[in-house]
Amino acid sequence: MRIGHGFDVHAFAERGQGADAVILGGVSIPHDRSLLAHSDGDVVLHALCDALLGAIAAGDIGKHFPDTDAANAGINSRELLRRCAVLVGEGGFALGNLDITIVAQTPRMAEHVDAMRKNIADDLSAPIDQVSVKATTTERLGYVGRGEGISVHAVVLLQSS
Ligand SMILES: Nc1ccn([C@@H]2O[C@H](COP(=O)(O)O)[C@@H](O)[C@H]2O)c(=O)n1
Ligand SMILES: C[C@@]1(CO)OP(=O)(O)OP(=O)(O)OC[C@H]1O
Repeated sequence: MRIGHGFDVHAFAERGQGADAVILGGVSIPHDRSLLAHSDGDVVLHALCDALLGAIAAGDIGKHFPDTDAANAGINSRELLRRCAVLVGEGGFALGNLDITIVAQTPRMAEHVDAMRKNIADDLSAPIDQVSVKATTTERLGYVGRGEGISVHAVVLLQSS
């Protein structure tokens, strides 16, 4: 059995710059600001990738998918997640369960978490009841509370396949 933890933060672009949505867990959520990133900015999937890579002691997302590589520019982070899933499988492991906490003052996530869970379960070829996604604000405290960005925590448990 292996445990992994991931944490990632992305800052919001200025209003009027970039797209009018954030992409989280592979779901496009309308918002007045998008997230700044080299990829599609899916901070949920980035934290999850880091947790999966951490669980197999394979480094982190920047090691596997550098932001200096033009091939990763604007990349759909679900593709990165699927590549991490391959590495987990090659390491002899399968998902036990995972739990993600999105820390965001806005936008509201509750209506979107089941769609995120389905995307993640599909990409990991796992049952959806092994995939948990939840959200919290910081009660307007700190950089998240000021609406400067979104942070995400992810933990995974892997079992031998
Ligand atoms: N971006 C967010 C943040 C929170 N939620 C939901 O609201 C509940 C209450 O949040 P608190 O920060 O006041 O604890 C939380 O449990 C989530 O269900 C959300 O949907 N989107
Ligand atoms: C995903 C990558 C690669 O496109 O870029 P970003 O979207 O900037 O995201 P980050 O969380 O900084 O992690 C790793 C990067 O290498």
